Amino acid sequence: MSLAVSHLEAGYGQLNVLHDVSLQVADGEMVAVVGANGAGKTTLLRAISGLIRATSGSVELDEQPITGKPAERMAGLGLTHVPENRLVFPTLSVRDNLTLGAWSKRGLGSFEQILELFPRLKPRLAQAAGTLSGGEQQMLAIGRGLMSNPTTIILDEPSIGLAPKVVVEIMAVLGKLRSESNLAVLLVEQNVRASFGVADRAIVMQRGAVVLEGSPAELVELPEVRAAYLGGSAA
Ligand SMILES: Nc1ncnc2c1ncn2[C@@H]1O[C@H](COP(=O)(O)OP(=O)(O)OP(=O)(O)O)[C@@H](O)[C@H]1O
Repeated sequence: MSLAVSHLEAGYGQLNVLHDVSLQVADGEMVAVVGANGAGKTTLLRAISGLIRATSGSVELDEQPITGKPAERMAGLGLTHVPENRLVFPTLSVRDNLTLGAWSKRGLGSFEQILELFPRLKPRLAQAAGTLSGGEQQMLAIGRGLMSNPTTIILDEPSIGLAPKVVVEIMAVLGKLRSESNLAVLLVEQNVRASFGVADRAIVMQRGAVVLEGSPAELVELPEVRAAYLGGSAA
């Protein structure tokens, strides 16, 4: 089991956001997490990657406890967190952004692999990252995270604000990483059609807790999932 979250509780100051959250992601598996605004999806990813402290419960990565370890150690342990806001260094070139992703001791210079996954970045290696399109910046943010050669990647809404065609492209790459590179992928994604189309399993969060879990095909049949995420229509 690449990622195992057990009975996790976390929040901000006196505010407890996550309530007894447990989930697992196996090697070569993609799990999608959906939920209304404020359900605690971002908080879950932050607690997994050590950006905020868990107040209770545990996180294991490749059978090793990582709870309470600082965020800056996670890449070295095999966990990559691609946060919501596409944090690229805007004035640095695409090449330098990618190189920076390989700083950890796990970084094995998988430059060629990244360019193969995201061929759009190839002709833009010398371009300043801040001048890339939104989709290209998201590809770069993911590519940079992959440079540390992770076993597990957690992503926060990579599709936000992107054209449908680019979303499809990014989802396809995540699916490929899961199947061909055996990565564990935990994908927080409001775009249910896109994420359910590629995920192996899905989790619905509500008010900081996991309320539903199943295959995407099972979940889209549930009236509450349809009503909340699919505009009441079939997927
Ligand atoms: N830095 C913070 N300080 C205090 N409260 C916060 C902070 N970040 C988030 N929260 C609160 O934690 C709760 C969960 O927020 P979170 O961002 O995890 O939800 P989310 O499911 O990711 O929502 P969205 O889909 O809107 O991004 C919300 O009530 C939010 O107001």
